Amino acid sequence: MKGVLSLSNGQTFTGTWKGTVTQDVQGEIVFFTGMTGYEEVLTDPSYHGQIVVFSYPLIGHYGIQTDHLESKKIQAAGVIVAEAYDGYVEKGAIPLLTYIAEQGIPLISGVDTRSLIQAIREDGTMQAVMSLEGKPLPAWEPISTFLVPEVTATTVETLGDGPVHIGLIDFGYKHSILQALLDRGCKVSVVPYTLETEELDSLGLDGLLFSNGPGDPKSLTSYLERYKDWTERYPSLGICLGHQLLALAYGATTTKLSFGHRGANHPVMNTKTNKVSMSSQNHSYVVEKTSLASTPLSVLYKNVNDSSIEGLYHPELPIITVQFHPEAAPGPAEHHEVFTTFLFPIQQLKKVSSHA
Ligand SMILES: NC(=O)CC[C@H](N)C(=O)O
Repeated sequence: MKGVLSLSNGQTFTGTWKGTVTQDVQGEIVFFTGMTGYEEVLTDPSYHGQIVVFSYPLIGHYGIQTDHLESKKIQAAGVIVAEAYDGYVEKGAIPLLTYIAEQGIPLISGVDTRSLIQAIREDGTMQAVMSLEGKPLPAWEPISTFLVPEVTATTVETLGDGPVHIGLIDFGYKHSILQALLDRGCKVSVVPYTLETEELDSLGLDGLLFSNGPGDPKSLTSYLERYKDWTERYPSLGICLGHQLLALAYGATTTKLSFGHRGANHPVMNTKTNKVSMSSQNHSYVVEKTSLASTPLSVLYKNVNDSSIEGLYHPELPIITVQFHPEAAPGPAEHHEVFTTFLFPIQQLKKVSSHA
């Protein structure tokens, strides 16, 4: 079966339709530039509802290992690749095409992903529809940017039994962020983002990690006052959407990049040490530099390619935030310092040694 990808700028791309579903899929189209990491990308809740294009030409060559997944299912709405590998994968791995078929997610392979990505770079992230060839194009529906309710936990769940108890505020957290805390000897309570302050305070937490998540940070404006109050009383780390939310809570503004940063080799500079390191990224929105003047926050990391803000700190309170992904899944593990910086004051206070 032939599949067609139609962009809202009028361009179309054809390929072979794979998967068991035949109905159209509509979503925002984004591209990921890492050479590996498709298992993590497809299951990362921050990609919820998006059509993901992989720039690396062959996808699926090591199958899907269930211990590489960032959530329980594929979160992307659809997948576009130049070539989907359909051969042998090692024992225990699920072939990519079996996995997408099982989950009811369509994939179009054989697409000229180089010109597709050029189109996205020129016209920016836009809406797209994946459909079977010959089907009339559905009407363009406005895409919701308030997606967190579709991926968050609804009850508090506690894991691990370490001496430091962290609340993972769940906007659609990646499993590897939870794992990074467990690996450092933390007990972790995954907390719905809607939790009332009294309930949060009753958990006996030592610190908070505001997670990654899908959609526009401004869709959560009604919670910002609550989150600011929490960060004034608990040492806090914000990752990606969590970073954007804490910046907004302290009075900064956010804006949307033309086509976002999604890949595993985005260089960022620590403004305190001038050290440049490679980071894993997946975001469309950024904190506006000029808006920081009216906040108490200072820049901790900046992007070496486009100078956008990659991290913030509060000079008086133990609050740090990063736009990139220190859990690095997928990506280079060069930012463990972020977890160390967050946990160190808490561990000192509790007189426990660092496991990092
Ligand atoms: N990975 C994330 O948390 C993404 C944050 C936000 N949805 C963005 O696209 O900018």
